[in-house]
Amino acid sequence: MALAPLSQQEIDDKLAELPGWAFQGDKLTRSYRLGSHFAAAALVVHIAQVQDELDHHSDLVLGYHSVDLSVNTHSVGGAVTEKDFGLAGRVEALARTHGVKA
Ligand SMILES: C[C@H](O)[C@H](O)[C@H]1CNC2=NC(N)=NC(=O)C2=N1
Repeated sequence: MALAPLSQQEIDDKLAELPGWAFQGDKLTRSYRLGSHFAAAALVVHIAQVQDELDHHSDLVLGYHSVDLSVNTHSVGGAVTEKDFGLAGRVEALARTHGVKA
């Protein structure tokens, strides 16, 4: 099935299952706090690996002890799709393995 933009209701329903994630502007967003700058950088590298595997790539901003992520789907004009939520679920599971709490 072709990728389609999700409705606001669909986005809200999916966000209810993803604590910490938000819909801001036209993107799904999440901010992570880590125990050190190096730990944050390690999470960025691990996220990049998953994003290449999925062939879907968020913007990633590495800060001091922090990682800020935002994603939408370029191929449907920058709307949020199932692909963005698929990525969000994978990243969230990954963040747990880096010691991030829900
Ligand atoms: C050719 C390649 O599959 C596409 O350019 C992919 C790569 N990563 C992507 N990432 C995001 N966020 N949106 C896309 O539409 C997208 N498209």
